[in-house]
This record gives sequence, structure tokens and C-alpha cells, in this order.
Amino acid sequence: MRNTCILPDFLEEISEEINTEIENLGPCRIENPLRLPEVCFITDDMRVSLRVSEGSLREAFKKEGRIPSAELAGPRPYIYFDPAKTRAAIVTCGGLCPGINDVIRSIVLTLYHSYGVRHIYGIKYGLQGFIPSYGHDVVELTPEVVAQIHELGGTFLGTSRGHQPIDQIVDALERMNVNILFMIGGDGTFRAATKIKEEIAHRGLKIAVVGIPKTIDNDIWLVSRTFGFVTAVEEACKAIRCAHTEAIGAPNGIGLVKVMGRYSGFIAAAATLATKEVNFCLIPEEDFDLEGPGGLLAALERRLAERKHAVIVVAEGAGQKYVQGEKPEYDASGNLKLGDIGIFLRDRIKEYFSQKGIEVYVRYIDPSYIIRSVPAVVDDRIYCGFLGQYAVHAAMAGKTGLMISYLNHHYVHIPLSEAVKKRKQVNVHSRFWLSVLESTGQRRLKNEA
Ligand SMILES: Nc1ncnc2c1ncn2[C@@H]1O[C@H](COP(=O)(O)OP(=O)(O)OP(=O)(O)O)[C@@H](O)[C@H]1O
Ligand SMILES: O=P(O)(O)OC[C@H]1O[C@](O)(CO)[C@@H](O)[C@@H]1O
Ligand SMILES: [Mg+2]
Repeated sequence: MRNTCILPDFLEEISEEINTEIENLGPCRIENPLRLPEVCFITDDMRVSLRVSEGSLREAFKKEGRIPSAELAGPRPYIYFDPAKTRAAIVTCGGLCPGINDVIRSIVLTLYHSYGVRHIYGIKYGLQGFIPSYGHDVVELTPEVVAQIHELGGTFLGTSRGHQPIDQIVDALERMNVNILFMIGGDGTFRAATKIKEEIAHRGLKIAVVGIPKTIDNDIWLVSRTFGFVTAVEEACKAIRCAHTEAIGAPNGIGLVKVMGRYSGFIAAAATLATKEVNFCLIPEEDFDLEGPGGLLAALERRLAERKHAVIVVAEGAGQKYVQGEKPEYDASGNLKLGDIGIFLRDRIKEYFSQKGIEVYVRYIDPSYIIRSVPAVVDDRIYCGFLGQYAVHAAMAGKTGLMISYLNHHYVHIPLSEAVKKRKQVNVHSRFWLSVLESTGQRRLKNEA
């Protein structure tokens, strides 16, 4: 366990071996049209260490004979694509996330104004937009078209879930003469992107595929924090504050809030730290018992006896052992459909206290899509602007199969193939999670503990 504060850098020390080699479509021979002093350009030998602590750096050096590092993102002095002939496309996939429009806008403005690219296509409704049978139009993106989109939540281009034939996607790229594809999405999008990149290589085409990591769950491996996460936490905090108000407004009031977070409880944990009103925070990464002296219900009863009110925050992926159906069901993208832990807890809590003859007032709030459909807050807006700019710099330099990541306090290039190898989750032995436990006062909710 490291004794450092990891907010807002949610990625613990990386101990895995990571291939950080970025593929280039070819040598860069065109002078970058950005009029920058030489020192502002980045070269591929400028790298950021993947290890942060001295011990870990030493250990890596001993094991691998070098310090693992990633390419620094930023404008290269020479570029691969001729801006006058370049055609770029942007697609957004998966669930909504605050800030998607800011990223789209930033990509369009950087392509157009910084590089002079005049053909930018917006692909409608995720991967569906590439498939002719869906009949979705392609949108021409210009600075005028995207001028105000950052004021809106959601995605200006629309999104979708569900696999689409990779060969048809690449056919569409060929038909449109696209040279650069920007894919804004999460782990699923990056799996699709990796396959698209492979099909492009198989056909011998020179098309760059650049990913921008998007998910409110903040669960993308090798990214310290994803855009939209802070906004989602802000919104979750509003629901938690309301739950607290309701809880203190009645004797034995219980405010119960469910927030998104399929496999990673970062939103629940961060909102708990931010609001200071939460007594029990339940996340997918930490198993909990409900019944028995060490379980949630007994702990809740003790809390009510002491303080007459309680607030519980539960991430949607927590406690799935209580709510999973016999036969697993999946969404169109192959993501497991979760059982509803919020409703289950609400009903079981009511039943438990009613059986004991204790009157309680349970107020259940599920802010659901509200936390992800709002426009981005300031911090995310600034972040999204950088992500869009760095994505364009990487693509114009002919780099492919990478995502732009904010990692160890720098923007870097990470191969998509590495990013999809793992999911980032809350480390329950980290200072971050222990701080959540300290701030709620909850003990590990296990009978054997
Ligand atoms: N292994 C895969 N091969 C090809 N396409 C995939 C694969 N996994 C996911 N996709 C496609 O990528 C798109 C986005 O995937 P998904 O719906 O899982 O969202 P995501 O990118 O993970 O974002 P979110 O954070 O919202 O989950 C979907 O159209 C999905 O069908
Ligand atoms: O209902 P939808 O739009 O498929 O997405 C819901 C999921 O998307 C996310 O927002 C991001 O993966 C999860 O937190 C949530 O479970
Ligand atoms: Mg996903």
C-alpha cells in the first residue's frame, strides 16, 4: 500500500510490462504547418515514465534493463499527412459521457485551423453510421457546425451499441477516402478500433486510427482519469446531498442512492469522499455481506441507533451476487446486463426493519442517466480540449492504433491493444479506498472480518 493521495490520479503504480511501441504509417516528410518555436515541438524520443516511485523505477530497471515509458503526445515537427489532401472522420460509440461534444469540437477546430484540413466527416450513431443499410447520413463538420456543441450534453453525432461488420466499416472508410479515423469511446470501442486497424493493415491502406478514451466509469486501463468522470461525480453528489437532506428530515431516515459504475466504483467512491455525508459506500470491487452481525443490515441498525439517520451509496455493479438472474443477459455490445442492486437493497432494508418492528423511512434515489447526460463541468471541458488537440497531432503525424491518455500527469500515446488488456478498478488496499472507509466510518461489511 502506498501512502500517497491519489486524487485525481486514480491509477496506482503500474507493475505490468507494457508494450508502448506506437505504429507509424510511414516517415513524416511534411513540415508541420503550426507556426511554433522549435522547442514547442515534440519528438518521439521524449517519453514519460510509466513508473512513479523510486522503488518501482529501480525494480523495473533491474528487471527490464530500462525504464518503461510512453511517447509524449503533442505536435511533431514533421507530419505524415498532407493537410490539403486529408480527409478525417469522427465517430462516437457506447454510452453517453459529459464532454464528448467538447472533444468533437476540439478535433474539428484543430484539424481545420491548426492544420488546414477541410474535409471532416461526422459519422452518425456510432458504428452503425458506417453501414449503408442503416441509412444514416454523414455530417460535414466545420468550425461553424460545431461552434456551440460544447454547450450541450450527449453527443452531437449520436451513438450506438452493437457489433458491426469490420469489413463493411473499412469499406466505408475507403469509399469516403478517409485518411484518419477518430474513435471516441470506451473499452468496447477500442476493441472495435483494434480490429478496424488490423483490417486496414491487411488491405495495405494508409489510414490512421486514433482513440480518445471516454467513460464516466473511469475504468479504462492506462488512463489516470477519463473525461466526463468529474462531471458525473458532481452530479452524483447532488443526488447524495438530497438523500442526506431526506434522511435527516425523518426519525430513522435512510437515504439510498444508486450511481452508475458497472465494474468500477470510482463514481460512488469519489462522490462519497466529496460529499462527506455517506455512511456506507458499496462498490463492485469490495464484496459485502448483507445479513449477519458483520453485514450491512446490522451495521445500518447500529448506525440508526446512534445517529437516527444514514446515507448509503451503491454503485450499480456492487453486490451482484444478490441480484443476478439464473441466465446471464447481455446488451447489444455484449456487456452483461446487471441486476438492480438499488431496488433490491431498498426492499430488503424495509423488510428487515419491519420484521424487527423498527420504523424507518427509506428514501431511494436513482439519478440514473442524469449523471452522464449533462454538459461537462469546467475541469472536464479543459481536459476534453487537450484530448482533441493531442489526438489530431498524433493522427497528422501518421500514428495509428493508439489512444491519447493522460497518465502520470502527462498526455501520452498508448497502444490500443494494451489499453484493452485490463480494466481499471478501485484498489481496495489503496490509500484512496481506505480514505473512503475512514470518511464513512464503515468497516469491511463481512461476517468473518
Ligand atoms: N470485441 C469487439 N469487436 C468488435 N466491436 C466491438 C467489440 N466490443 C465492442 N464493440 C463495439 O464497439 C462499440 C462500443 O462498445 P460498447 O457499447 O461496449 O461501449 P464502450 O466503447 O465500451 O463505451 P462505454 O464506456 O459506454 O461502455 C459498439 O458498437 C460495440 O458493438
Ligand atoms: O444503458 P446504457 O446506455 O447501455 O449504458 C449504461 C452503462 O454505461 C455506462 O455509463 C458506461 O459504461 C455505465 O456506467 C452504465 O452501466
Ligand atoms: Mg464499455
